[in-house]
Amino acid sequence: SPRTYLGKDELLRRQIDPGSLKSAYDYIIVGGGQSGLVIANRLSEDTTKTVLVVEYGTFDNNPSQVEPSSATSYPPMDLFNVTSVPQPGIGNRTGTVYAAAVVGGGSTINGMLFERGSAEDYDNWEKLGNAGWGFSGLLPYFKKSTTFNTPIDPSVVADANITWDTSVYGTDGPIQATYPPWVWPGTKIQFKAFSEVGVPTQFEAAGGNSYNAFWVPSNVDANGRRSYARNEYFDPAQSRPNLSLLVNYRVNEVLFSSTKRAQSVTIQARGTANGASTITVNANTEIVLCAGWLHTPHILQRSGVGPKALLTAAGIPILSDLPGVGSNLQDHPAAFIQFTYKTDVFPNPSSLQTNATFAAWAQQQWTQLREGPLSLTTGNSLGTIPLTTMNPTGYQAIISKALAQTPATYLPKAYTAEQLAGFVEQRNLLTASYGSSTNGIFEIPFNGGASTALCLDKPMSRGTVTLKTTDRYAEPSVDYNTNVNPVDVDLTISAARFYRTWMAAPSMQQLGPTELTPGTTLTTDAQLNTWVSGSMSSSTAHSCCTAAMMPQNLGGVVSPDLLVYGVTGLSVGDISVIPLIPATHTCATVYAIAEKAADLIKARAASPGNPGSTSSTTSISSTTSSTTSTTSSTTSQPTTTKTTTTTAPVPTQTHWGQCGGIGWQGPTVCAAPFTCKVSNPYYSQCL
Ligand SMILES: Cc1cc2nc3c(=O)[nH]c(=O)nc-3n(C[C@H](O)[C@H](O)[C@H](O)COP(=O)(O)OP(=O)(O)OC[C@H]3O[C@@H](n4cnc5c(N)ncnc54)[C@H](O)[C@@H]3O)c2cc1C
Repeated sequence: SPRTYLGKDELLRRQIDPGSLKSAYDYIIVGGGQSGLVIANRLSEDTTKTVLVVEYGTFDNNPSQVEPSSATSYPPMDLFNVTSVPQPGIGNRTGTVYAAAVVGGGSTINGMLFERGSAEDYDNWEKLGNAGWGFSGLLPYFKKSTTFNTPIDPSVVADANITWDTSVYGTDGPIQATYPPWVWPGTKIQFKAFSEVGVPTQFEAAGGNSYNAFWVPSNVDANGRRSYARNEYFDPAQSRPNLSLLVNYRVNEVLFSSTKRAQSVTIQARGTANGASTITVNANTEIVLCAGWLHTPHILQRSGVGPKALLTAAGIPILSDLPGVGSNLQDHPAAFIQFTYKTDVFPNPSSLQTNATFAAWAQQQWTQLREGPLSLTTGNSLGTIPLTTMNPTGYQAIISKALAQTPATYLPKAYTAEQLAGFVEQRNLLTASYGSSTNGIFEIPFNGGASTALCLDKPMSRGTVTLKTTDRYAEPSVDYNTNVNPVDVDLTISAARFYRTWMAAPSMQQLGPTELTPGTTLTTDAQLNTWVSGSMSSSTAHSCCTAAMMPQNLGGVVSPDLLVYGVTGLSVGDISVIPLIPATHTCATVYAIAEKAADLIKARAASPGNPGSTSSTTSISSTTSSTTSTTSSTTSQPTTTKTTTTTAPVPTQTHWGQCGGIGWQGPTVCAAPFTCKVSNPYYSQCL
């Protein structure tokens, strides 16, 4: 296994001293985040090529950062400190902006929910003029980046009926994915309830079927530790003499030759006065921007590649008038819906807080065996529900409403005719997805709990990232425009009503679900509209699409070969290039994009006379969607009900069921020398 977890001293030795920077490298990668480290690894496989990565953040060497519990704690030191502008669509509230500032980027701090979008989502990218970027074009890169490992606890797998198809995963990809050895019992009831309201369970979602209900692995290794870009892509490559990583430095601008070829970057130490004391480093072959959705467009704008009016106002000479730079911002805004269970099963996610004995047992399981509830990251089960299922009688009206809108009404005022045309193409694809039974519109993450965030997977609203004209080095202005398009509100109301339907499913009644918010008295569209406005947040940390891969005459920024329009020698390899946000958590998709980007960069360098060539012209072409089969599976319900325990010896092994009986984990039989002792009517222990 290439996996390594290096000590602090070792890490410090590996960041190069700015004084030892060479004057030129073949490739300069801007941003040593998730995508940047993938591309750095692949490009430096060729020992004749020199690669420099410049990263604003530094190493997070806190041991807890690779533990599953880090999935829900995002250390402020690993994030940029940015807040959105007030959002009129959600009561003028501002929103947290999630942009990583650490070696490994988002992969170092994210929730480790390792999911892919549906085939239709990626096929839509291809339909937007990007040949080779449909699901069949990306699947080899999903596989190349990932290895699926058989879960370590077969009893959990069997009891919860977790299913997977190894053929859609790679066998020697760097990122390790598996199912942790724990499922909260209530999760099985929730899967069953989904099936009762028309949402079957997929056998495997990662092959293009990530709609309806399904299991999602975590990106963890066999020991339950975070598997991410730094330890899987950078650490194994760090000793290559041709690969250099400079941390705690910010790239300010890309500088161009008189023929508009990207030649060098200016960098400066983090924490020094903006724009002062810069160092210039040259690139012989190509500069690859991987600074993420927030800073890739910001760097482009600072470098003279962006909307003409904005650059003129900031006094920046225009190299390429690309209005799409910083536009097309999309995320998955989320509304928090709250229920409680009157007769919850035990244990449930709250038990860790409400039952000290259970919490102690969970801690002991994790510390001694790396098993139990603390092996969970953010969770492993999702409902990603088609609109046709959520709102079978109303979805057509929502589609008609979207198609009848004058596009400019709800888009940022600066949109040009090209951008409007590009949005219309996106809207055609989005509304087709709204009417599709094989594509999700709303995500309902579930994990045995009663409350959740309803995440809008296919928003119509579009936001912006804009350089501050008075201080180009200040953090850019972020405007998500959340829910500015009323279609997004209609979709959220559909999701809230569907959640109520799910909670009313027959199987769910054993839990006694009771609605807290929006509250049963809020039923009309107007009432629920008010709830949406007060409850929704702008981001689930999936921001993207701000340097979109689309034809230039549709407002695009990069071509399908990821080269920036209007200049040469400059490409983008991160999440910014996505044209339409897929209905998925974005980490696995970013690995696939970066792996593909590396192949494209290598191929053009190997093509004589064509290093970092001018981006090719693209046009819209329709493609055939790949189809994948759907397999349903049903789950049985656990028979436990809520109980509390006050005293219990530290268990060696716990079964959710009485001695000799059939419980949640199967027959309760203890391995010698232990014997089965009943601690309470619902679970037993081998002591
Ligand atoms: C808190 C959080 C939770 C998430 N949870 C999940 C999840 O559970 N599942 C999932 O699938 N996805 C999740 N995501 C999303 C996923 O991690 C991101 O989409 C992905 O990591 C983005 O990769 P990237 O390479 O585009 O950008 P990043 O990984 O953000 O990399 C950009 C890098 O560029 C650096 N940089 C920026 N500006 C400059 C500059 N001027 N000079 C030099 N360096 C610069 C930054 O420091 C950063 O390291 C989460 C993201 C976050 C932030």
